[in-house]
Amino acid sequence: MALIPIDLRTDRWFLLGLALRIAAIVLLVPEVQAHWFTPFMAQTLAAPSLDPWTSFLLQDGRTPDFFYGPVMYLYHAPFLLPGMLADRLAESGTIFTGMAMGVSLLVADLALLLVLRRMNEGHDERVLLFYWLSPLVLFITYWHGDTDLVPTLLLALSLLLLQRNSPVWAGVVLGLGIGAKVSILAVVPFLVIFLWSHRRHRDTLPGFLLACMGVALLLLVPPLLFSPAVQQMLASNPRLLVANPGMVSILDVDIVLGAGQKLYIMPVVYLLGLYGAWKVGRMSFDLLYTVLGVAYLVVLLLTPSAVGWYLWIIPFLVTFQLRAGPRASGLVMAFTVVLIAAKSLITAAPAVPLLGLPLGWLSLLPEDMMSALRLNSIMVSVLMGLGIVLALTMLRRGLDENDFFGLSQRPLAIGIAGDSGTGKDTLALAMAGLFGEGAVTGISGDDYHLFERRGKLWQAFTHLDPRANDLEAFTRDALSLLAWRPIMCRHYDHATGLFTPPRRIQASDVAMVTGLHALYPPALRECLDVGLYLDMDEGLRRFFKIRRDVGQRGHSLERVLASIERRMPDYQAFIRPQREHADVVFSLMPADPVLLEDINYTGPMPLKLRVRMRSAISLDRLARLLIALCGAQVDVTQAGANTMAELVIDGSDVQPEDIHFTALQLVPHLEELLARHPVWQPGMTGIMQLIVLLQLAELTPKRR
Ligand SMILES: Nc1ncnc2c1ncn2[C@@H]1O[C@H](COP(=O)(O)OP(=O)(O)OP(=O)(O)O)[C@@H](O)[C@H]1O
Ligand SMILES: O=C(CO)[C@H](O)[C@H](O)COP(=O)(O)O
Repeated sequence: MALIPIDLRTDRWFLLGLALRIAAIVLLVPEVQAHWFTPFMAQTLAAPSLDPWTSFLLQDGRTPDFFYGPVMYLYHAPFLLPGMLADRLAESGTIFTGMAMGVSLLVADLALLLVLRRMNEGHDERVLLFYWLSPLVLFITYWHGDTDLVPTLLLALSLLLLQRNSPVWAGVVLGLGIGAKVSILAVVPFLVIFLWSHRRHRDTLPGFLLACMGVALLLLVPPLLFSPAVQQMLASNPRLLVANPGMVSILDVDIVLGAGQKLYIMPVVYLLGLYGAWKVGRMSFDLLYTVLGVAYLVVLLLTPSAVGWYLWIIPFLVTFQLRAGPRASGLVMAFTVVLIAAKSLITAAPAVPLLGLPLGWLSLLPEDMMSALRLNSIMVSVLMGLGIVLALTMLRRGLDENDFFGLSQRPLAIGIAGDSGTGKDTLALAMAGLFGEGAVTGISGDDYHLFERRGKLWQAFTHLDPRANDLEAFTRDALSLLAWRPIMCRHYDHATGLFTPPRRIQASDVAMVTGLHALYPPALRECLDVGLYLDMDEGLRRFFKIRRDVGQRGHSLERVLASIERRMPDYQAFIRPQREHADVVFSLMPADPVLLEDINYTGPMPLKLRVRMRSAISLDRLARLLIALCGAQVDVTQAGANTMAELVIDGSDVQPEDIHFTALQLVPHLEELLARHPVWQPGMTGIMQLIVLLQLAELTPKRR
């Protein structure tokens, strides 16, 4: 019980599922285990060897039919050994060994439940209903006796690790999964496509793939090269690599082409599935799960009678039901009922030794051969129909909800306008820290000034005058980046006051357009997903600007002060009016204005933030969470007929991890936006990061 979380130990649904499992383990002896699994394991464990397959062949004289990898053997062995010992002591045949096998599966079952809870956080109760009480899991594992829970667990754990930014461990675990059952290999090309098409994950691909294939080869090559029995097993029936107990193979479905040639359907369908995944391009984890679920479902529908394989789709069916609502659950339930009925017709019922019932005691097929065939065909047809509907529903939903921000069509565009020294670059850098450096391309209005510092025309214009900037090129370049086209752009070097030679800049997931005039050209602001205007308290702006321009850019105090005064009319004429075009206006204010009086003050500057928002759907929730989770003080003013909604936020000691946690509660589909290791800023900058993400989530889907 120590492994089971406290909330589960008292949950009635969990206890019900556990009771059903324990009863099944005690009462039932499934055919798959009694005939294939347990005898092989028990016989080879009794005389341990590095090559149990050959040891079985030598002892029994039969080619072994344990066509799983060594991981499956090593996983079950520690459970079976005490069972075998108990049987020997009690002289009870294989009763306890069989039960030990059940316990071994129960542990994998519990582990899979915990993994699914982690994969679907916030849905604990429904994960219990959809997984732990799933009749399909109970039927396949405890009635039919299949052991596919072990590779399914490793597959789900690998996906969870991938989701949690541990690609190398995800690879190792998937390698173990392949080492348990080779057919898990089928997901690898899908995962490669997923990681490659998602720029955010692309750099994890080599680590993941190397780890996965390294572990898989390490586990599978020795038996293939050095085990005579494995070689004999495969030589007599190479299809075993893709078969399961009962010798069902994915090559069983074919079309006869004539002249002795056959077209195997499954490889064709599989390649089409890979092509489809490639065409979808950037996938969210949600869509990845849908694609994997549908791919496996199609394999199952086109393969007769592989009962255990249906376990592979369970994790994906659980996520589907969690996301898609009651109708989806109804569809999954109908599919489950028909599947169990169809498989019960053609597979032997488990023995119930305590009641004296032998294997196959329950036969649902009519005695008459023709009627039996007809009934079976009807069930298979209904199952196929329901399966197709289920696959199509999963795909439609997955594709509809994929790529919430439309990133596969166009990069996200964030515009940041505001006067000099209001914090445009600071905010742009903070946002790049969230998206990840490689995911962001920034263009800065400063690079589009028409003249270098010593240019004579600066006597006629200030930098704030649109005529002193090439706003056409600024707009053109922004639009190019939004069409995924690279640009050639020079850079204005603030240290020298000179332009650098033009450099090639590649488009990326997020285009960050910052500058004095980022919301000035209509064509530019119309293509933005979110437009921000920074409107700092004037005393604070002067303080920051003087500190930066004198301290970092090497200007004299007199020059900076003179420039601030000279620019005022142009600020009023060209910069401030852009506020009207912004979705969000941020105004940083000093929390302690006295600090501004000392121009030489270099210590921390506690800040307050006023935020005005055009779209304020989550205004109250945002305020509540900032108070509750970040410990900030927040005043809210709802939007009026002609005024924007407003928040005033105070709290300089707001911590980055609290803001991150708040973002997880507030911003839908956050994982599609953030870097694998996003950097949140403390204090008001962190709150600005959060609000920009929230606005993106509210505005982007509407604007696309
Ligand atoms: N959110 C913030 N928190 C703390 N300090 C800030 C913040 N924003 C700006 N500052 C201060 O103001 C200074 C100016 O900021 P920044 O360089 O980002 O402004 P800018 O709008 O990009 O200016 P310019 O248009 O002149 O390049 C920074 O050096 C920093 O000291
Ligand atoms: O205001 C600016 C940006 O917002 C200008 O880019 C800046 O002032 C350039 O001039 P200089 O290098 O002479 O300071």
